[in-house]
Amino acid sequence: MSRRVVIAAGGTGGHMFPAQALAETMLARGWRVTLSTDARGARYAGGFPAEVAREVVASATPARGGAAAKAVVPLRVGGGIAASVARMALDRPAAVVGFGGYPSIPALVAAGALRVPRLIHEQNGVLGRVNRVFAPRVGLVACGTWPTALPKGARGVHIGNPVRRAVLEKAGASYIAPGEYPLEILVIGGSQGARILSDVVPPALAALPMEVRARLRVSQQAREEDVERVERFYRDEAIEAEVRTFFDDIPRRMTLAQLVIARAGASTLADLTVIGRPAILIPFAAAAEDHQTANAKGLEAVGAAEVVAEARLTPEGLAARVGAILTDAPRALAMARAALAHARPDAAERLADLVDDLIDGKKEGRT
Ligand SMILES: CC(=O)N[C@H]1[C@@H](OP(=O)(O)OP(=O)(O)OC[C@H]2O[C@@H](n3ccc(=O)[nH]c3=O)[C@H](O)[C@@H]2O)O[C@H](CO)[C@@H](O)[C@@H]1O
Repeated sequence: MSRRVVIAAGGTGGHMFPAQALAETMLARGWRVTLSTDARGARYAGGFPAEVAREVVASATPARGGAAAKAVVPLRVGGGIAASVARMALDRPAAVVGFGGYPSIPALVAAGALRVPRLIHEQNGVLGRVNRVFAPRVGLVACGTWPTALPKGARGVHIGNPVRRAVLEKAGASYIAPGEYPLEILVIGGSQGARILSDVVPPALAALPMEVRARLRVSQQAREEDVERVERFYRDEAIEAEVRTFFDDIPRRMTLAQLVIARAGASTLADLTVIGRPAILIPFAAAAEDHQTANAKGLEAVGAAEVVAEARLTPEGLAARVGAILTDAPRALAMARAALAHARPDAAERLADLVDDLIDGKKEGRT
């Protein structure tokens, strides 16, 4: 029977998308793949190939609420670990790869107990809470962003953030700089949408000079509760727009886009660079240790994006930036090229190589 890898991930889409990219790559290399996640993570697993086995573990996320709710968590986590150990004992995986998030805990602990080689991938320049605990224990941390602050005892290797196959298929797709034709704008707030983009982007686009605004075609992701008002605003302003809580065809929409306005989550930036599109980024200021600002500044530094701090975001200011890019084709093209030059399209293959190395014993992976 072919070798099996357990991919442990959960929480938001931010952990699940790179996990999906590795799953696709390991399948293509002839491995059997199991995704270990909780019920919430499973909601983001729709894009995983059907051949990936799913193992839903009890949620290890710390409970909000009273003492009773909190007291149950260790029991749930313990149960999840015991179940993981039992499954791995029956069908021993060759490796376990964690992508962060509480749902990755049971499989990583079980692998440690059974001495199955482990590896973790961290998407941001700052380790997430769960990855921080495992980093010194697993020995090797595959990093999506560089540099990444690592605790003592952990070794990091920069591989980039793996992007899904559907994104890779659009890698370097030719960019049509803004001109005298419809102007496609993609507005995305990460896997869960962002209220601030619903508040500020529509009035900013409405404030553009008429000759620009009349040609706009907007795809905007909005939170469920905001969809109707954003749709109504665009309709009243006669701006062509599609508003959805989540687009399943981001690679296609990003490829068409002349400009992307987005939050600065790690996979969003990885998609932007692999496809190669200019962006205005509005980092989520409350992200742990402000890692989205760090992510975004990396792209700004190479000339691929402009960064606007949440606190300074106004419709007028944003309109000026959008207008400047949409009326300056050479600049938009230079930004698109800079994004592409910063891409790491081979991240999933490199991560898969690390898994191979780990089990071949070429790299030290303490278990
Ligand atoms: C609020 C927050 O803390 N977010 C974190 C979360 O990001 P979050 O969960 O928002 O995810 P990312 O920005 O990393 O990835 C979002 C992914 O969803 C895709 N997409 C988006 C909208 C849509 O309609 N359809 C669609 O397919 C994007 O193209 C991208 O591939 O995890 C990331 C990785 O740890 C972090 O860098 C982020 O800071």
